[in-house]
Amino acid sequence: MVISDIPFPAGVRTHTAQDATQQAQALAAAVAKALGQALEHQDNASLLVSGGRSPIAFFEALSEYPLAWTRIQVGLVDERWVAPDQPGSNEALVRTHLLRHQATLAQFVGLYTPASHLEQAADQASQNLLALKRPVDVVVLGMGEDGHTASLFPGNSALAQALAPDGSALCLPMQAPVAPHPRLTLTYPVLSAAQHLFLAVQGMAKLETLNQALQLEPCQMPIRAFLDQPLELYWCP
Ligand SMILES: O=C1O[C@H](COP(=O)(O)O)[C@@H](O)[C@H](O)[C@H]1O
Repeated sequence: MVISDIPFPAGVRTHTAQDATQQAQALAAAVAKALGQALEHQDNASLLVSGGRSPIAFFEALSEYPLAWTRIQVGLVDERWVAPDQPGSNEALVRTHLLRHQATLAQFVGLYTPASHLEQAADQASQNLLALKRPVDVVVLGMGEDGHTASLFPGNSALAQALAPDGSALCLPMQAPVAPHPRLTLTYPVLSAAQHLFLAVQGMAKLETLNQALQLEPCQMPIRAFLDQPLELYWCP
């Protein structure tokens, strides 16, 4: 399969890189441009990024751009409900690899709070998110091979609420099917309202996932919900 064989809807623009390093650089350039343009006509701009393993090179490339970082809010599309000093924390990933160099000056709006249960943590995260400029200027999604994006996992009982286009919740609790940690995820209405929506994926298996998602419903592969709107898709083998 090659990316040009996939019948993406017209709003999906594909950008193919040779490898992960080039992909990270191209994505960082595009995100920096979008943030810079937003700051030309706004006091502040907001950026939400994904966790996982793949975004590290992108974070490090973006952190070197000479943006007006004091006017940029950085947050997460999802989080494992673990303290930032624990393995698996997306907040720790962002603090280590993105909030450095000039980007140290950005305001971080995180999702983790030490609540007594996950639902309470999601409510508290929703409160924290009220500080975020919305609609969010730039959202960078990732995707798992099962078609999950953010922590919108297929088969989860809270998924329908999180994907509802008219839902009012900003952040909801979610359970990952296999991973040990409970999750917090931003909802479809918050993520899809972004002024600039990017999706970064790597590898043939994830290309197959995207192809498959086009034939399925969002509740089966949540990434499907984001493929009918303007989306910049960055892919590398
Ligand atoms: O669990 C997660 O996985 C996805 C994909 O991560 P990747 O390292 O395979 O790209 C990520 O987008 C999501 O934010 C994260 O929590």
